[in-house]
Amino acid sequence: MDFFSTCTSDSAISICGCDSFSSHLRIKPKKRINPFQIRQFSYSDLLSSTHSFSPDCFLGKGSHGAVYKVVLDGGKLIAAVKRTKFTTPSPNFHYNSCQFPNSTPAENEIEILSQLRNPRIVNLIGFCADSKDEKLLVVEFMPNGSLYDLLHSQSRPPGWTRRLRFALQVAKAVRTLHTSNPPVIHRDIKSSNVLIDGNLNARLGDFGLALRGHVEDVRVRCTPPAGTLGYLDPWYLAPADLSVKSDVFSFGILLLEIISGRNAIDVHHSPPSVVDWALPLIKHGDFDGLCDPRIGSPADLAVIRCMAVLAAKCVRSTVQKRPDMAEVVECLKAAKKKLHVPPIWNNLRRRERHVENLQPLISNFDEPDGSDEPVMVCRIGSRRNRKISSVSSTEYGIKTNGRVVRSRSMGSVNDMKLGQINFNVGGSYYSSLGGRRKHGGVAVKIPTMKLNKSRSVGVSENPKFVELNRRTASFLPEIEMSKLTIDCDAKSENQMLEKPLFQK
Ligand SMILES: Nc1ncnc2c1ncn2[C@@H]1O[C@H](COP(=O)(O)OP(=O)(O)OP(=O)(O)O)[C@@H](O)[C@H]1O
Repeated sequence: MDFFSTCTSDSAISICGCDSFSSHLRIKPKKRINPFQIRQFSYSDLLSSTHSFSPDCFLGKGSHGAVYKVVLDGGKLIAAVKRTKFTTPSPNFHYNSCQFPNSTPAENEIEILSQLRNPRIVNLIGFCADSKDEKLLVVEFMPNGSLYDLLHSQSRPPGWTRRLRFALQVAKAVRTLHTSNPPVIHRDIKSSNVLIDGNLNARLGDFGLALRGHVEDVRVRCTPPAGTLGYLDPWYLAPADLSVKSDVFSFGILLLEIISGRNAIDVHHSPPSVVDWALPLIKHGDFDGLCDPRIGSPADLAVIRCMAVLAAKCVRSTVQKRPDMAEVVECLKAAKKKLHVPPIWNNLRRRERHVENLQPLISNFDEPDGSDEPVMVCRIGSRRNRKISSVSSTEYGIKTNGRVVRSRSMGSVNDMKLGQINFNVGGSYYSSLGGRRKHGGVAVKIPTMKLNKSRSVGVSENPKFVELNRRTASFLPEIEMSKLTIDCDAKSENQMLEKPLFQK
């Protein structure tokens, strides 16, 4: 079904606004519920307003097409046009992210966004249906680039206040999607899909892979897995595996990226996967070593502990044990409060840490979700002892002509070369380096990918990839995340910080 042929701007309006409904029933609505209109633009208008899609208006390029800045309505409306060309899929790979076989990401995005309006997302303004060889989406213009650009730019990395604010804003956006009826699962949460608006607020964009519906709905159950490697939940192997918790996994990866400034997958580091690298640090309580070395840790390390443990919970292998986005939001709010603790308290905590650095302390704390198995936690690491695995700033991205180029962390399935790939069989994720690994005495041999820009991909349409994912998943053991805790409330925080001191 072609969205453009079946859904005109009028029908889109009728879905979104309450006007037509209320006038039909002759009932005066008590309150207008954010009426908004999806506009239909003519191709000639968009062409002239972008000077024939000139390089001056070019904003960026994604896996589905290019994005241009456009000035419309005589200068009153500044927007971004996403231009998606019709392409013939390769015989090995069918990009089939959407509910219907003929539906493209652009059509899918219109279908989803025409029923959503939220200040935390990049909202749809309209579309253009009169171009034969491409589809054009007009969305809100985000003048401050993407979160990816901000995090990985070498000039001025954002500080902790902004990082935490961005994380909370994205979490709120995802919570809104998950709590809408029917729920929307974004399926492509990553830093390059988080855009920064004119007020320096983070907005979630790119709904090309999103799915709207309950997990038991036919359309959801028939849609093959898709996403971006590095952020994609490795337990999402078949359509039936999809749940809102897949988004929670991707959010966990994003959170680790926000804390550490490291790419989701960076082949210049060992281990390349941010999860592989971060989880041991979190387990050993080395929250200092986790922080982006360009900005160091915040005055109160409890903020990082809160964020890091939350991220670890989000990437848990037991899908049901991952928090939902409402819990994530609450935890990040608690972390934000800690960031704004009056300086006197921060000073006290700093002194407390100083004592700890002299004599590293081990503390026990309880797992909040039932397991009361005592955990040995090496508490707060010294900054001087920061792990070598901390990423040096020169390795975040390649700077060319003043523009930060996204690090080429991994390949799309289009670039997949069958050879060897190494999925991490010991954790809740996989990495994309070739080779063999042993797990339980069994060598796992999996194909290699040619590494390329981090791009959204349809995954399980490739039969080889489906098979590969299945075989790998059968080796994936339950990650030992039960020893981690989200300690956001002041009580447990005090227990973590103070109990060992008093025990001495
Ligand atoms: N609404 C917007 N306002 C301003 N710039 C935008 C907007 N949307 C996208 N861009 C820019 O265009 C680039 C490409 O965006 P697009 O969503 O097509 O791809 P992507 O998210 O980078 O990659 P992928 O398609 O693999 O998800 C973004 O990185 C961003 O810099």
